[in-house]
Amino acid sequence: MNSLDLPMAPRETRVVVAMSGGVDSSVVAALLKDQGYDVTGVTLQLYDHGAAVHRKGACCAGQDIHDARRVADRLGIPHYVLDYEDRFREAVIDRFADSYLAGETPIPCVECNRTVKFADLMRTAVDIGAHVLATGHYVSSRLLPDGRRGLFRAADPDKDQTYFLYATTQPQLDMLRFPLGGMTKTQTRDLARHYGLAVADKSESQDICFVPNGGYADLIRKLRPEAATPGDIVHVDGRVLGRHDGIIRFTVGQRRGLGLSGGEPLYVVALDAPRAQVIVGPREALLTRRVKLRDMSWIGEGAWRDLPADGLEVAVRVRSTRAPAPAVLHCRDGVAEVELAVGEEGVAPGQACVIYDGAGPEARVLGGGVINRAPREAPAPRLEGRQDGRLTPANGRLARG
Ligand SMILES: Nc1ncnc2c1ncn2[C@@H]1O[C@H](COP(=O)(O)OP(=O)(O)OP(=O)(O)O)[C@@H](O)[C@H]1O
Repeated sequence: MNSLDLPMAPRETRVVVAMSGGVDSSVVAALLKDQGYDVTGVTLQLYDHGAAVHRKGACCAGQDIHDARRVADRLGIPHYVLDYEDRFREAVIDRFADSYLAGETPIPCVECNRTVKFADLMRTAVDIGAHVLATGHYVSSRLLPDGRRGLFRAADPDKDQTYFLYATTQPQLDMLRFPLGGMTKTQTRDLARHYGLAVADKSESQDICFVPNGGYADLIRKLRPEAATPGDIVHVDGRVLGRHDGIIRFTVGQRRGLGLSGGEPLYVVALDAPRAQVIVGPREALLTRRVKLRDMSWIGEGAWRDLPADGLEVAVRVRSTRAPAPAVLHCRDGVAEVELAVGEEGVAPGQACVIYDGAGPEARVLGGGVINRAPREAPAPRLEGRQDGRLTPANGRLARG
């Protein structure tokens, strides 16, 4: 077996490296080339790079393509740039806008990994005869006793990106490799210097790549003018407390900027898109114990629909910034539902609930789904007909991965 768990010599193993122009994927290309693999770099142009050049933190844009090309030149490997702008707009940006408009908090990086990177790019890799598609994600994949590959948290818990990769399918996992899963970022940068890569000190991308400086509300208003529909700010007890100029400006857990004066401290606890209402309430109203999931992915043993009647003990993350927490996963009437051992605040529809086999540092990903509905524990809403309990993240920041 070679270091990529394949039964042939490295030079006979064709590897496509997904090169973003950042330090991580550049090091992957350098490492694999150094180990003797037949490496080809592919960079996807994902959106209008003219608009994004010079924007700090933007990936997949003009400067990054240039950086990827320079790294490939330095390593002496073939490098292709593929125009995936239309595909990215339709599969990632449009879905992001629609989901936001529906009062959800989507994670475009999950969609991008699932569709563009691991479906489309993988097809391209197969077309050019690759055995492996390697990326710079900080996750680990290892062979399981039954011969399948499993997806595990990265050795560096601060860098771990499993939250964004839970929707990877088993066939994709079988072809993917993540050579940085066992490394820290410092080690990666050291390797970049060792290989003389110009990107060794390139800064980390922080924002979602197509959302300049976190200004997602402006982007969504541009894409969907109806996003500026004004509406009421309503207390969970039914009182109308004020007006707002569009629900996309609000996130669950938000306390500031509500424009409400005096009285008890109030938080945004839900967004009711059909009624254009921002629902506010006391902090206790943010608490959630049960989470229903849709669009389930499963790479654990068996099928999630065949879970035992009393459920499966797992650990879950309902936000990228939280550590896995104990929970029980049930399948009830064909719907996956997670019961958290300890209630969490600000569970947001549209975010992912990622399911692990334990809460340990190198836990294995079993699957996950999109958070569909988060009934709030207390106090019971007295708002007529509002049952959906839509929640968005407390910190108002969008996760990227
Ligand atoms: N535009 C792209 N073209 C090809 N591959 C990409 C592109 N964007 C991201 N990737 C792949 O997905 C991985 C994770 O992407 P992410 O956006 O999280 O980048 P990152 O963690 O900043 O890594 P890097 O330092 O390589 O940019 C990258 O390491 C790379 O392998």
